[in-house]
Amino acid sequence: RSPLALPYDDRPCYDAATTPSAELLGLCRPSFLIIGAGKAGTSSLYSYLQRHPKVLPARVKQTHFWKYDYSGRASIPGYYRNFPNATAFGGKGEGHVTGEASPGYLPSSESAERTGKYLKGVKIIVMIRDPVERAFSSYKYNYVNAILGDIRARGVMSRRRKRERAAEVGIDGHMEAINAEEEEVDKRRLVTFEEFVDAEIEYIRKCMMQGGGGGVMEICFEGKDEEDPREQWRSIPRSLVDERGERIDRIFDTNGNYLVRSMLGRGMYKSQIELWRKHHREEDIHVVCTASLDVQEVGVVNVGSKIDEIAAFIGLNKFNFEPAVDAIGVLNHGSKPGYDRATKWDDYWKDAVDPKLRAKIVSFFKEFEAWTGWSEYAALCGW
Ligand SMILES: Nc1ncnc2c1ncn2[C@@H]1O[C@H](COP(=O)(O)OS(=O)(=O)O)[C@@H](OP(=O)(O)O)[C@H]1O
Repeated sequence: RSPLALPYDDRPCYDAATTPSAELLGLCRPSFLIIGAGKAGTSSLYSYLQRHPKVLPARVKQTHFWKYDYSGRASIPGYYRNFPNATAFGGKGEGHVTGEASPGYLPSSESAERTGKYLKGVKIIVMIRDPVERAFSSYKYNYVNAILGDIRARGVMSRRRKRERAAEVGIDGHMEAINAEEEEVDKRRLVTFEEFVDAEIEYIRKCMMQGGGGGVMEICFEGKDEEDPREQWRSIPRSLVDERGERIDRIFDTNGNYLVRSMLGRGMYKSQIELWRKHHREEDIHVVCTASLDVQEVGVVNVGSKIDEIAAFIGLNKFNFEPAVDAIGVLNHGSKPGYDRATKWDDYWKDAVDPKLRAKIVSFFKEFEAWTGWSEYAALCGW
């Protein structure tokens, strides 16, 4: 294990000799970016890396600056203020780095281009997870959980009913009881994973035939957040009729509609990674299989050495990550909202997707090999 050279010749902070402009003086650049994929364990990896003594934490895990907030050179100092400044770095001595993890970067060619220009030599970490598992995780997180959250916020139960329930079960159990009752919301209102999958397969097929520049995400989804997805979801019934003849309206809208629309698209990794290859050197891009960080699959020793390998790619010296992995567990598991919600390995479980549905998705991925890289990545990661 010999670490690669640190980015920016080990001078991430702008000093009098290196700063291109006065307003950047004393600000520091991230040395690594975890660019996605979303729902592939980016929060956990970010958190494990923080335990290395030479990694300085950013203000937030994800800024999404290069995708959403960049508006020319003048906006950049504000971005660097998310990271520790030269005083913080200087006090720590040489060889330190900071970084961030924004899963929205991976599908975005603008992010690839801008970071290639302003953060030349930054180390890019791409996590790829079995795209079926990734899509299902996204379904739970970006759709089911978001819907239940919306429903709770709107208050499916009346205040009076909540008070009655609280009186029945007592103060300790009352929040849990209320939550359980609200989750009893007629499940038929929710669009199933399979319905979304079928609709998306049809949509991507059509979309790819039209062609265009950029990766699959840009051709089919990016920048179309505002577009009415009804066309994509045409095959999904908007409402059902229940046994009493009453109409049940299905729920489609969530805060992150765009994420719900592209559950499979975001797992078509190859065309997205290609975007980054255009603007960054091959040796600055490191692809990590999510499964290689899964203690239950490969054991804590292997996970620890995998993270150390990633640390070496960033340019960091050797470190034993095993205690960190043990202690932190799995972040953001099972659609828990928040990037810092940890689940201990003992309580970690994975939902299995129905094998027939899985086979359908896999055969679609194989059909679009050039975009998905299915066989290459399946071999690499053991899917
Ligand atoms: N170490 C490790 N090994 C394997 N899998 C892991 C690990 N850490 C997190 N996870 C699973 O990754 C899912 C969360 O991914 P992210 O943190 O990238 O989500 S997010 O995009 O930032 O919202 C989430 O998946 P689901 O539980 O299937 O929803 C996590 O359980």
